[in-house]
Amino acid sequence: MSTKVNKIGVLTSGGDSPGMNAAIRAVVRTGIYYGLEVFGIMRGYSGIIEDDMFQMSSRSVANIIQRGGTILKTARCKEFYNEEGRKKAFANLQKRGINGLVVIGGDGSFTGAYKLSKEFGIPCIGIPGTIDKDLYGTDFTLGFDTAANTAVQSIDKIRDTADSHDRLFIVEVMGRHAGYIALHSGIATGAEHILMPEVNTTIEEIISSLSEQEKRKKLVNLVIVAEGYMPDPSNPKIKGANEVARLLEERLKGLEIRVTILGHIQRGGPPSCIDRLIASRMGYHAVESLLEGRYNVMVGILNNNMHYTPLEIAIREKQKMGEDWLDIVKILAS
Ligand SMILES: Nc1ncnc2c1ncn2[C@@H]1O[C@H](COP(=O)(O)OP(=O)(O)OP(=O)(O)O)[C@@H](O)[C@H]1O
Ligand SMILES: O=P(O)(O)OC[C@H]1O[C@](O)(CO)[C@@H](O)[C@@H]1O
Ligand SMILES: [Mg+2]
Repeated sequence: MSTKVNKIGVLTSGGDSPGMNAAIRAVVRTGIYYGLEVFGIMRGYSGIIEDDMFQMSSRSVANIIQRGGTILKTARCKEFYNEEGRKKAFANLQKRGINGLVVIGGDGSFTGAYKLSKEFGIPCIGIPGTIDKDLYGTDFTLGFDTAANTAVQSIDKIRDTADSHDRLFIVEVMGRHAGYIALHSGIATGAEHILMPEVNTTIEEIISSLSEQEKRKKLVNLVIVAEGYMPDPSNPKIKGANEVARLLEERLKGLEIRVTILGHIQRGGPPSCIDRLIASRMGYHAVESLLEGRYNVMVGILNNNMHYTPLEIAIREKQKMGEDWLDIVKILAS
Protein backbone atom coordinates (compact mmCIF):
# COMPACT_ATOMS: atom_id res chain seq x y z
CA MET A 1 0.00 0.00 0.00
CA SER A 2 1.73 3.15 -1.16
CA THR A 3 -0.71 5.88 0.01
CA LYS A 4 0.37 7.71 3.13
CA VAL A 5 -1.28 6.44 6.28
CA ASN A 6 -3.93 8.99 7.32
CA LYS A 7 -6.82 6.94 8.69
CA ILE A 8 -6.13 4.18 11.15
CA GLY A 9 -8.09 1.57 13.04
CA VAL A 10 -7.34 0.21 16.49
CA LEU A 11 -8.65 -3.04 17.95
CA THR A 12 -8.12 -5.40 20.87
CA SER A 13 -8.20 -9.14 20.23
CA GLY A 14 -7.77 -12.46 22.07
CA GLY A 15 -7.91 -12.53 25.88
CA ASP A 16 -8.22 -9.06 27.43
CA SER A 17 -5.42 -7.78 29.62
CA PRO A 18 -5.02 -4.86 32.03
CA GLY A 19 -3.32 -2.04 30.14
CA MET A 20 -5.25 -2.49 26.89
CA ASN A 21 -7.31 0.64 27.63
CA ALA A 22 -4.15 2.63 28.35
CA ALA A 23 -2.76 1.49 24.98
CA ILE A 24 -5.98 2.44 23.13
CA ARG A 25 -5.79 5.88 24.76
CA ALA A 26 -2.17 6.33 23.65
CA VAL A 27 -2.91 5.26 20.06
CA VAL A 28 -5.93 7.54 19.78
CA ARG A 29 -4.28 10.61 21.29
CA THR A 30 -1.00 10.18 19.40
CA GLY A 31 -2.90 9.61 16.15
CA ILE A 32 -5.01 12.72 16.64
CA TYR A 33 -1.93 14.74 17.64
CA TYR A 34 -0.40 13.88 14.24
CA GLY A 35 -3.61 14.73 12.37
CA LEU A 36 -4.81 11.17 11.71
CA GLU A 37 -8.41 10.00 11.82
CA VAL A 38 -8.64 7.14 14.31
CA PHE A 39 -11.37 4.48 14.29
CA GLY A 40 -12.12 2.22 17.24
CA ILE A 41 -13.01 -1.27 16.02
CA MET A 42 -15.30 -3.32 18.28
CA ARG A 43 -14.66 -6.95 19.38
CA GLY A 44 -11.39 -7.60 17.61
CA TYR A 45 -11.52 -8.87 14.04
CA SER A 46 -15.30 -9.41 14.33
CA GLY A 47 -15.72 -5.63 14.28
CA ILE A 48 -13.93 -5.30 10.95
CA ILE A 49 -15.91 -8.13 9.37
CA GLU A 50 -19.20 -6.70 10.68
CA ASP A 51 -18.15 -3.10 9.98
CA ASP A 52 -18.70 -2.22 13.64
CA MET A 53 -16.38 0.74 14.16
CA PHE A 54 -16.62 4.40 15.08
CA GLN A 55 -14.46 7.48 14.84
CA MET A 56 -12.73 8.28 18.11
CA SER A 57 -11.80 11.62 19.62
CA SER A 58 -9.41 12.51 22.44
CA ARG A 59 -12.46 12.65 24.72
CA SER A 60 -13.58 9.12 23.87
CA VAL A 61 -10.52 7.80 25.71
CA ALA A 62 -10.83 10.04 28.78
CA ASN A 63 -10.83 8.35 32.18
CA ILE A 64 -9.78 4.90 30.94
CA ILE A 65 -6.03 4.67 31.67
CA GLN A 66 -6.79 3.17 35.09
CA ARG A 67 -9.42 0.68 33.93
CA GLY A 68 -8.88 -3.02 33.30
CA GLY A 69 -10.59 -4.79 30.37
CA THR A 70 -11.01 -3.01 27.06
CA ILE A 71 -13.54 -0.37 26.07
CA LEU A 72 -13.39 -1.74 22.51
CA LYS A 73 -14.26 -5.21 23.82
CA THR A 74 -12.43 -8.23 22.51
CA ALA A 75 -13.23 -11.51 20.82
CA ARG A 76 -11.82 -14.69 19.41
CA CYS A 77 -13.17 -14.34 15.86
CA LYS A 78 -13.47 -17.68 14.06
CA GLU A 79 -14.29 -16.15 10.66
CA PHE A 80 -10.94 -14.41 10.53
CA TYR A 81 -9.10 -17.75 10.34
CA ASN A 82 -10.50 -18.14 6.78
CA GLU A 83 -9.44 -16.10 3.80
CA GLU A 84 -13.11 -15.45 3.05
CA GLY A 85 -13.48 -13.69 6.41
CA ARG A 86 -10.35 -11.65 5.88
CA LYS A 87 -11.57 -10.64 2.40
CA LYS A 88 -14.75 -9.26 3.96
CA ALA A 89 -12.64 -7.42 6.53
CA PHE A 90 -10.43 -5.89 3.86
CA ALA A 91 -13.48 -4.74 1.86
CA ASN A 92 -14.82 -2.89 4.93
CA LEU A 93 -11.47 -1.25 5.65
CA GLN A 94 -11.22 -0.19 2.01
CA LYS A 95 -14.77 1.19 2.00
CA ARG A 96 -13.91 3.41 4.96
CA GLY A 97 -10.48 4.36 3.61
CA ILE A 98 -8.69 2.91 6.66
CA ASN A 99 -5.10 2.40 5.58
CA GLY A 100 -3.35 1.40 8.79
CA LEU A 101 -4.22 -0.92 11.67
CA VAL A 102 -3.02 -1.20 15.26
CA VAL A 103 -3.74 -4.63 16.72
CA ILE A 104 -3.45 -5.04 20.48
CA GLY A 105 -3.34 -8.73 21.37
CA GLY A 106 -1.29 -11.89 21.59
CA ASP A 107 0.38 -14.28 19.16
CA GLY A 108 -2.91 -15.38 17.58
CA SER A 109 -4.00 -11.81 16.96
CA PHE A 110 -0.64 -11.06 15.34
CA THR A 111 -1.01 -14.10 13.08
CA GLY A 112 -4.29 -12.58 11.88
CA ALA A 113 -2.62 -9.19 11.37
CA TYR A 114 0.27 -10.77 9.49
CA LYS A 115 -2.12 -12.53 7.12
CA LEU A 116 -4.16 -9.37 6.53
CA SER A 117 -1.02 -7.39 5.72
CA LYS A 118 0.39 -10.09 3.46
CA GLU A 119 -2.81 -10.79 1.55
CA PHE A 120 -4.13 -7.25 1.16
CA GLY A 121 -1.21 -4.91 1.87
CA ILE A 122 -2.80 -3.25 4.91
CA PRO A 123 0.04 -1.88 7.10
CA CYS A 124 -0.34 -3.40 10.56
CA ILE A 125 1.40 -2.79 13.86
CA GLY A 126 1.10 -5.16 16.82
CA ILE A 127 1.11 -4.11 20.47
CA PRO A 128 1.78 -7.09 22.76
CA GLY A 129 -1.31 -7.33 24.97
CA THR A 130 -1.48 -10.61 26.84
CA ILE A 131 -1.15 -11.63 30.47
CA ASP A 132 0.78 -14.69 29.28
CA LYS A 133 4.00 -12.81 28.39
CA ASP A 134 4.69 -15.45 25.76
CA LEU A 135 5.80 -13.16 22.95
CA TYR A 136 9.23 -13.00 21.43
CA GLY A 137 10.94 -9.62 20.99
CA THR A 138 9.78 -7.83 24.13
CA ASP A 139 10.54 -7.91 27.85
CA PHE A 140 6.99 -6.76 28.62
CA THR A 141 3.47 -7.53 27.49
CA LEU A 142 0.48 -5.49 28.65
CA GLY A 143 -1.20 -7.03 31.67
CA PHE A 144 1.47 -9.49 32.72
CA ASP A 145 2.73 -7.37 35.61
CA THR A 146 -0.81 -6.77 36.89
CA ALA A 147 -1.77 -10.44 36.55
CA ALA A 148 1.41 -11.63 38.28
CA ASN A 149 0.78 -9.16 41.13
CA THR A 150 -2.82 -10.33 41.48
CA ALA A 151 -1.54 -13.90 41.70
CA VAL A 152 1.09 -12.90 44.30
CA GLN A 153 -1.48 -11.18 46.52
CA SER A 154 -3.76 -14.22 46.41
CA ILE A 155 -0.96 -16.73 47.03
CA ASP A 156 0.28 -14.70 50.04
CA LYS A 157 -3.18 -15.13 51.57
CA ILE A 158 -3.18 -18.84 50.84
CA ARG A 159 0.26 -19.11 52.48
CA ASP A 160 -1.22 -17.74 55.74
CA THR A 161 -3.79 -20.48 56.01
CA ALA A 162 -1.43 -23.17 54.65
CA ASP A 163 1.05 -22.25 57.35
CA SER A 164 -1.55 -22.35 60.12
CA HIS A 165 -2.63 -25.86 59.19
CA ASP A 166 0.71 -27.27 57.96
CA ARG A 167 -0.92 -28.11 54.67
CA LEU A 168 0.10 -28.72 51.13
CA PHE A 169 -1.57 -26.23 48.81
CA ILE A 170 -1.67 -26.45 45.05
CA VAL A 171 -2.51 -23.16 43.38
CA GLU A 172 -3.35 -22.96 39.70
CA VAL A 173 -2.56 -19.77 37.81
CA MET A 174 -3.33 -18.88 34.19
CA GLY A 175 -1.18 -19.86 31.24
CA ARG A 176 -2.54 -22.43 28.81
CA HIS A 177 0.74 -22.57 26.94
CA ALA A 178 3.00 -20.33 29.03
CA GLY A 179 4.40 -20.58 32.54
CA TYR A 180 5.51 -16.99 33.15
CA ILE A 181 2.76 -16.09 35.63
CA ALA A 182 3.52 -19.31 37.50
CA LEU A 183 7.27 -18.65 37.48
CA HIS A 184 7.12 -15.02 38.60
CA SER A 185 4.37 -15.42 41.18
CA GLY A 186 5.92 -18.65 42.46
CA ILE A 187 9.33 -17.11 43.03
CA ALA A 188 7.83 -13.99 44.56
CA THR A 189 5.83 -16.03 47.09
CA GLY A 190 8.58 -18.49 47.95
CA ALA A 191 6.77 -21.49 46.45
CA GLU A 192 8.41 -24.87 46.89
CA HIS A 193 7.52 -26.07 43.39
CA ILE A 194 6.58 -24.33 40.17
CA LEU A 195 5.08 -26.44 37.40
CA MET A 196 4.98 -25.01 33.89
CA PRO A 197 4.19 -26.23 30.39
CA GLU A 198 7.72 -25.36 29.25
CA VAL A 199 9.47 -27.59 31.78
CA ASN A 200 9.04 -31.32 31.98
CA THR A 201 8.67 -32.00 35.73
CA THR A 202 7.35 -35.47 36.57
CA ILE A 203 5.08 -36.40 39.48
CA GLU A 204 7.89 -38.69 40.71
CA GLU A 205 10.19 -35.68 41.03
CA ILE A 206 7.61 -33.81 43.11
CA ILE A 207 7.00 -36.85 45.31
CA SER A 208 10.68 -37.39 45.99
CA SER A 209 11.15 -33.72 46.81
CA LEU A 210 8.13 -33.77 49.19
CA SER A 211 9.52 -36.83 50.97
CA GLU A 212 12.89 -35.14 51.29
CA GLN A 213 11.23 -32.06 52.78
CA GLU A 214 9.21 -34.17 55.20
CA LYS A 215 12.47 -35.65 56.51
CA ARG A 216 13.64 -32.12 57.14
CA LYS A 217 10.37 -31.31 58.98
CA LYS A 218 9.33 -28.82 56.33
CA LEU A 219 5.60 -28.95 56.76
CA VAL A 220 4.17 -26.26 54.52
CA ASN A 221 4.33 -26.67 50.80
CA LEU A 222 3.09 -24.38 48.12
CA VAL A 223 2.97 -25.76 44.62
CA ILE A 224 2.18 -23.27 41.87
CA VAL A 225 0.85 -24.85 38.68
CA ALA A 226 0.26 -23.15 35.35
CA GLU A 227 -3.07 -24.33 33.93
CA GLY A 228 -1.32 -25.84 30.90
CA TYR A 229 1.18 -27.95 32.88
CA MET A 230 1.00 -31.65 31.99
CA PRO A 231 2.63 -34.20 34.30
CA ASP A 232 2.90 -36.53 31.31
CA PRO A 233 3.07 -34.62 28.01
CA SER A 234 2.10 -37.79 26.10
CA ASN A 235 -1.28 -37.56 27.84
CA PRO A 236 -2.44 -33.95 27.18
CA LYS A 237 -5.89 -34.51 28.75
CA ILE A 238 -4.29 -34.67 32.21
CA LYS A 239 -3.31 -31.15 33.15
CA GLY A 240 -3.58 -28.44 35.78
CA ALA A 241 -3.82 -28.33 39.57
CA ASN A 242 -6.70 -30.77 40.13
CA GLU A 243 -4.89 -33.50 38.23
CA VAL A 244 -1.64 -32.86 40.09
CA ALA A 245 -3.55 -33.14 43.38
CA ARG A 246 -5.26 -36.35 42.28
CA LEU A 247 -1.96 -37.96 41.27
CA LEU A 248 -0.26 -36.94 44.51
CA GLU A 249 -3.16 -38.15 46.67
CA GLU A 250 -3.12 -41.50 44.87
CA ARG A 251 0.54 -41.98 45.65
CA LEU A 252 0.87 -40.34 49.06
CA LYS A 253 -2.00 -41.78 51.06
CA GLY A 254 -3.28 -39.63 53.90
CA LEU A 255 -1.75 -36.42 52.58
CA GLU A 256 -4.13 -33.51 53.07
CA ILE A 257 -4.11 -31.36 49.96
CA ARG A 258 -6.10 -28.25 49.11
CA VAL A 259 -6.43 -26.85 45.60
CA THR A 260 -7.17 -23.24 44.66
CA ILE A 261 -7.73 -22.18 41.07
CA LEU A 262 -7.24 -18.44 40.76
CA GLY A 263 -8.85 -18.19 37.31
CA HIS A 264 -9.99 -15.02 35.60
CA ILE A 265 -9.44 -12.64 38.51
CA GLN A 266 -5.91 -12.60 37.08
CA ARG A 267 -7.15 -10.99 33.86
CA GLY A 268 -9.04 -8.12 35.47
CA GLY A 269 -8.46 -5.13 37.71
CA PRO A 270 -6.72 -1.78 37.37
CA PRO A 271 -3.42 -2.02 35.50
CA SER A 272 -0.24 -1.65 37.55
CA CYS A 273 1.92 1.42 37.09
CA ILE A 274 4.29 -0.55 34.85
CA ASP A 275 1.44 -1.76 32.64
CA ARG A 276 0.12 1.79 32.23
CA LEU A 277 3.58 3.06 31.35
CA ILE A 278 4.44 0.40 28.80
CA ALA A 279 0.97 0.70 27.25
CA SER A 280 1.43 4.46 26.84
CA ARG A 281 4.91 4.05 25.42
CA MET A 282 4.00 1.24 23.03
CA GLY A 283 0.82 2.99 21.87
CA TYR A 284 2.73 6.17 21.07
CA HIS A 285 5.46 4.26 19.19
CA ALA A 286 2.92 2.14 17.31
CA VAL A 287 1.51 5.29 15.67
CA GLU A 288 4.98 6.75 15.07
CA SER A 289 5.95 3.50 13.44
CA LEU A 290 3.02 3.66 11.01
CA LEU A 291 3.87 7.27 10.17
CA GLU A 292 7.52 6.41 9.58
CA GLY A 293 6.59 3.55 7.24
CA ARG A 294 7.86 0.82 9.56
CA TYR A 295 5.03 -1.62 8.87
CA ASN A 296 4.05 -5.12 9.94
CA VAL A 297 6.08 -5.19 13.10
CA MET A 298 5.34 -5.76 16.76
CA VAL A 299 6.34 -2.87 18.98
CA GLY A 300 8.30 -4.20 21.95
CA ILE A 301 10.61 -3.01 24.69
CA LEU A 302 13.96 -4.74 25.16
CA ASN A 303 16.50 -3.48 27.70
CA ASN A 304 14.45 -0.30 28.05
CA ASN A 305 14.72 0.49 24.31
CA MET A 306 12.00 0.25 21.74
CA HIS A 307 12.41 -2.84 19.60
CA TYR A 308 10.52 -3.70 16.42
CA THR A 309 10.09 -7.36 15.52
CA PRO A 310 8.56 -8.33 12.16
CA LEU A 311 5.15 -9.89 12.87
CA GLU A 312 6.27 -12.98 11.00
CA ILE A 313 9.08 -13.52 13.51
CA ALA A 314 7.07 -12.46 16.57
CA ILE A 315 4.56 -15.25 15.89
CA ARG A 316 7.14 -17.88 14.99
CA GLU A 317 9.75 -17.51 17.72
CA LYS A 318 9.22 -18.30 21.38
CA GLN A 319 10.43 -16.20 24.30
CA LYS A 320 13.17 -18.17 26.05
CA MET A 321 12.87 -18.66 29.80
CA GLY A 322 16.11 -17.74 31.61
CA GLU A 323 17.71 -21.01 32.73
CA ASP A 324 18.87 -19.56 36.03
CA TRP A 325 15.26 -19.15 37.22
CA LEU A 326 14.77 -22.86 37.82
CA ASP A 327 17.95 -23.09 39.89
CA ILE A 328 16.80 -20.05 41.83
CA VAL A 329 13.47 -21.75 42.62
CA LYS A 330 15.22 -24.93 43.85
CA ILE A 331 17.88 -23.21 45.95
CA LEU A 332 15.72 -20.53 47.53
CA ALA A 333 12.88 -22.89 48.47
CA SER A 334 15.18 -25.30 50.32
N1 LIG B 1 -3.90 -18.48 12.31
C1 LIG B 1 -4.71 -17.43 12.33
N2 LIG B 1 -5.18 -16.90 11.17
C2 LIG B 1 -6.01 -15.83 11.18
N3 LIG B 1 -6.47 -15.24 12.29
C3 LIG B 1 -6.05 -15.71 13.47
C4 LIG B 1 -5.14 -16.82 13.56
N4 LIG B 1 -4.89 -17.07 14.86
C5 LIG B 1 -5.63 -16.19 15.55
N5 LIG B 1 -6.32 -15.35 14.73
C6 LIG B 1 -7.25 -14.30 15.12
O1 LIG B 1 -6.84 -13.70 16.34
C7 LIG B 1 -7.83 -13.95 17.36
C8 LIG B 1 -7.16 -14.06 18.70
O2 LIG B 1 -6.25 -15.15 18.73
P1 LIG B 1 -6.05 -16.03 20.06
O3 LIG B 1 -7.38 -16.50 20.53
O4 LIG B 1 -5.02 -17.04 19.75
O5 LIG B 1 -5.57 -14.99 21.15
P2 LIG B 1 -4.17 -14.21 21.32
O6 LIG B 1 -4.17 -13.03 20.45
O7 LIG B 1 -3.05 -15.18 21.15
O8 LIG B 1 -4.29 -13.71 22.83
P3 LIG B 1 -4.20 -14.57 24.21
O9 LIG B 1 -3.46 -15.84 23.93
O10 LIG B 1 -3.51 -13.66 25.14
O11 LIG B 1 -5.62 -14.80 24.63
C9 LIG B 1 -8.54 -15.20 16.87
O12 LIG B 1 -9.80 -15.36 17.44
C10 LIG B 1 -8.63 -14.93 15.38
O13 LIG B 1 -9.65 -14.00 15.10
O1 LIG C 1 -11.05 -18.01 29.22
P1 LIG C 1 -10.53 -17.70 27.89
O2 LIG C 1 -10.86 -16.33 27.41
O3 LIG C 1 -10.82 -18.74 26.88
O4 LIG C 1 -8.94 -17.67 27.94
C1 LIG C 1 -8.13 -18.38 28.79
C2 LIG C 1 -6.72 -18.22 28.33
O5 LIG C 1 -6.43 -16.87 28.08
C3 LIG C 1 -5.23 -16.51 28.72
O6 LIG C 1 -5.56 -15.90 29.91
C4 LIG C 1 -4.48 -15.52 27.92
O7 LIG C 1 -5.29 -14.40 27.72
C5 LIG C 1 -4.53 -17.83 28.99
O8 LIG C 1 -3.59 -17.78 30.00
C6 LIG C 1 -5.72 -18.69 29.31
O9 LIG C 1 -5.46 -20.03 29.13
MG1 LIG D 1 -2.01 -16.47 22.57
